[in-house]
Amino acid sequence: MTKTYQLKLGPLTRNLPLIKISPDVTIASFVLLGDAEMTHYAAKKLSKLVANVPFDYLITMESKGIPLTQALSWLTNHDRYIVLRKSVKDYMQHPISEPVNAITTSADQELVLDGADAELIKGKRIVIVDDVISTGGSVFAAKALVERAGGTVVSQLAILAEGDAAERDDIHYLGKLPLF
Ligand SMILES: Nc1ncnc2[nH]cnc12
Repeated sequence: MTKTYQLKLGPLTRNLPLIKISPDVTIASFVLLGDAEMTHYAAKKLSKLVANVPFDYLITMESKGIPLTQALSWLTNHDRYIVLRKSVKDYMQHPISEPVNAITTSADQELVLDGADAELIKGKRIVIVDDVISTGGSVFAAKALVERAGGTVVSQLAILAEGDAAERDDIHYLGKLPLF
């Protein structure tokens, strides 16, 4: 049987499978996609963390952050949010991209901001949202894209901070996740 790590977040408990992702790193795999209860709970909690932070747009990265950001955007009365993609799409106009190092992806990755979204971001206050912040590679790339587009990052939010990310004082999160 797969070993698990028990995550408790407020009233919710999840048994996360332990997955070896490299010879010396095993993660407790937290897959938010499909978990409507956790998504809704976390969005409510995160909305309280930004209650006193004026911002214009939430931004997230494909794909696990999307339902969370949809819920959080709606709860905070923001009709539109921005999704960074993992590849350039044919419909994008003047996309800009940044390389990413993510703990769960061995191949080189990038994050892409559509030029149309870059226009929206210009001069605006942006909150970055992710499900798990681990090495911080995705958030770092997202911040770089926001700044290249002329926006300002006013807060960085996640449900979980994994490993050393829990020591960071520039992110807000609801719970910690160990590495094994
Ligand atoms: N423990 C984890 N579960 C799911 N996605 C992750 N991304 C980084 N760490 C993760």
